Amino acid sequence: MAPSHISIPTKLPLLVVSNGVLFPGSTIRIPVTTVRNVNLVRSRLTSDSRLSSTVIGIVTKEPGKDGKGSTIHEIGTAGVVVQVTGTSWPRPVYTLLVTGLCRFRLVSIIQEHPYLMATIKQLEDLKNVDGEDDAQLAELVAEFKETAQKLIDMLDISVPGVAKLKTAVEQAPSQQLADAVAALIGGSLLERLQVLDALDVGARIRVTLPLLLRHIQKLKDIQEDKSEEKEKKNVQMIRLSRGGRNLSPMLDPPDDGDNDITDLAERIKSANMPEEAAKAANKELSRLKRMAPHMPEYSTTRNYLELLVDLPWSSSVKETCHITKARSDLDADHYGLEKVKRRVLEYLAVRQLRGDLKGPILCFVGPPGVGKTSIAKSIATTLGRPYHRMSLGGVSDQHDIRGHRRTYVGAMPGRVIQGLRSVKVKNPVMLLDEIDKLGSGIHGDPGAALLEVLDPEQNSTFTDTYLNLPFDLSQVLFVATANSLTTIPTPLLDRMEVINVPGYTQEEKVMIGHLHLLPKQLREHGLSNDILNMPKEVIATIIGEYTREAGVRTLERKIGALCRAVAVQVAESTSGKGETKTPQEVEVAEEQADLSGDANKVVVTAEGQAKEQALPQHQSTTQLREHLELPIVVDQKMIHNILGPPIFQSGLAGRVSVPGVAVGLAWTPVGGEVMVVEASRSPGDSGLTLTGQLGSVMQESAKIALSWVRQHAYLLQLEKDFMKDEEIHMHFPAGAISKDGPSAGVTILTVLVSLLSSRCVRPDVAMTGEITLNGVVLPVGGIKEKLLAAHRAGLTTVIIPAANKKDLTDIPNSILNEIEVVLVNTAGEVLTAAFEDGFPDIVPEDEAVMKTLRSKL
Ligand SMILES: Nc1ncnc2c1ncn2[C@@H]1O[C@H](COP(=O)(O)OP(=O)(O)OP(=O)(O)O)[C@@H](O)[C@H]1O
Repeated sequence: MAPSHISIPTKLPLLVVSNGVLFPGSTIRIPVTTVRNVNLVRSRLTSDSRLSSTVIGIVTKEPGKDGKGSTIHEIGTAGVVVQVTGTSWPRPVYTLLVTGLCRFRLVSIIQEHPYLMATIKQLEDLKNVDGEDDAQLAELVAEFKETAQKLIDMLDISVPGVAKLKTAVEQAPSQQLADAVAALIGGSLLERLQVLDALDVGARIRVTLPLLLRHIQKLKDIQEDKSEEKEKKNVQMIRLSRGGRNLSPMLDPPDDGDNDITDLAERIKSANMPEEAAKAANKELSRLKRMAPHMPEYSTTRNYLELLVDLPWSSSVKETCHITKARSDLDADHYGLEKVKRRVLEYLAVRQLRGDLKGPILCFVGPPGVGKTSIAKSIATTLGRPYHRMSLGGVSDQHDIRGHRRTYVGAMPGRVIQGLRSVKVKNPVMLLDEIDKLGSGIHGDPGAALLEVLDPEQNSTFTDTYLNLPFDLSQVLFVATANSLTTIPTPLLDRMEVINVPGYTQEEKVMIGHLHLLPKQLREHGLSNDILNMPKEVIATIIGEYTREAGVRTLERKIGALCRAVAVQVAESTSGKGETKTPQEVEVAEEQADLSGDANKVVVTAEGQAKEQALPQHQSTTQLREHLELPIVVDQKMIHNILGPPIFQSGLAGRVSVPGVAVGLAWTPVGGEVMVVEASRSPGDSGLTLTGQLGSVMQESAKIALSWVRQHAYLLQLEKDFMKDEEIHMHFPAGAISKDGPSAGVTILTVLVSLLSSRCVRPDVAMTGEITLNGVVLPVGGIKEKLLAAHRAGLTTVIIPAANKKDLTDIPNSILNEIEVVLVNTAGEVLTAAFEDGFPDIVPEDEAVMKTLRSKL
């Protein structure tokens, strides 16, 4: 019994196929590659599990009438998706198995994005259409079946497609007969569309019959061909035709899958690969040809081939390196950093003269926000090479660098190869950002993999595990950045030339803010100098009260916050005081701004926040002046209103005014820090206790300092038997952060002496230096950062080891003019400088120590 009439929805999402036709009653595989089609699969098929969502319209893209462009054929087939297979990497590629239900006519397209939707008119019923035929039709059907039988007799029935054709001819109702046969024997796109367009059953059979006859003729020709070899080839071709769909591939145009393969073959030819790679690509391509598109291996092989053809095997950009241009580019983007710029220019000049890339890899080391990344970018711009940033922070798997074996599920090439694929040239500037944050886990050491990438001797044949072919990396200019050298593996460090990028002084920050950050933020917020004026003193206040950093990143954020607030003020004044727009209004404003091509943009969102959107250009400054007093000058009050109360109070006021407290200077990967070290004494017998997550070197420094104090108790005029029934507790602030290193030696000593002698340390003094048992002060690292930190904190005297005198050449005069640097050789000299009246008895003792030491040298 025939089922009752079923209707398909009147609005259908459309899947556009470029070279195929789905006939009602037949099932085909459709590769989905275009963006709209992928969107359709994602939103209708992979995220929605309702049955109705699996009914889609399959329409064919055909060449435009005038031979230009393409149009969508107006008759399509509604189909139900019975299977979705595919992968989403490296780009989403799905394959759908779709069964045709009935024809429809497109009425109108109602949606273009994210995928096409159309209202349609159903042209056939879905019921079983085996009804009464008139006599003429019956005759036609009989003739058609007879011809089809002839074709079947000429073919090998063991081929599944032929068996399918036989079943269709014997069992399909007359209304479906032509569709079933047309689907199986193929034909050109035009011919297949003609069958689709034939709505009347008789007409459909009449259109299909010539195709059938032509097919038979072609087969006869093949069979008559006496050449044995050719015959063999033909038989083979018939057998190979996938699923029996294309029973004579010589006649049929390639379907979508084949199109894909032809396209890949073209791309392999034009990719200009080295011989070895081309060979591998062709081998993979022939494997792909033999695979059915629904096999999981099909998509992995295809992805691999896509990678091969996408890689820049031989495309490179011409380098433009003129030292004068390089100098002006670096100067234009960066204030100060003279030493760094000089070193970069030297490097570029040497490269230009030598004409090759075999040089050390530059590694910029310094605290965050000092412009390391931005210098690397400038190098790329100067050289006219594309720039690619590879963030290595947290990478702990060597496969991230070297790629996974292709046999793994979800295998990918490593980051280097992925980077080259995205920049599309083989000679980019590749920034290895945060190379000091490379981890090492159970999946091998990524540092070791990087060695291979960076070594000029090996990298011309770098073999990514996924790619499994050598790729020449010798043209890539690698530049690295790091916050600290201590965690960079030594072999890696060996291959790099380290350039220190120290923190900025207050003055430098003010100038960077004034010359670079403010103009950048104004631009980004659609403002200008005529609208917003931020004097240098204001920038200095922001630096002093809202930032504690070696770089300028927080400063940039704070300037950005002020610009945003001004943008709101401007936008409010032009759209009515205090008026905010609804999201719809914002959208309309955005659209209008888009239409008028406005570049300057400021819009207030419904929440009253300024968005970098539309400040219509016609709102010239003159017009704005009608509503506002311009320029808006940022002052202290405005800063406090917008940024809130000051976060940092300058100086260490009051903290150093009790005995047992001194200010030390520490170096951290994020710049120098001042550290107020405190100690207290209480009854007890546990000796010296240290807290603040200290490493063993620091613990030992404390013991050394205590021993020295014990030895010199008499000269220091300390009580006899001090610490007999009492214990000392010393604490280093920021207890959550672990600290280590010997440079706190002199601070610990000063704190102990201050506590035990009950004398206060001078409140304007900070210090750093390692101390030995004999009281000799040894040099330490990070002097520039430490002095900058002391200057930031408003301290005016800094005690440093005399052996660090050489480091003072790096310190800007502006700092040296404001800070008195005391160079010390011995513990006594430290104490003399740190306490108001010093310890006069200790100094002769010190001299004796120095004398003995000198005589031993
Ligand atoms: N000397 C300078 N002149 C002009 N702008 C600077 C200067 N130094 C830093 N900047 C600006 O400061 C911002 C932060 O710089 P960048 O991102 O290069 O810092 P970084 O040192 O790479 O930090 P991280 O270690 O966190 O990656 C950028 O906008 C940059 O342009």
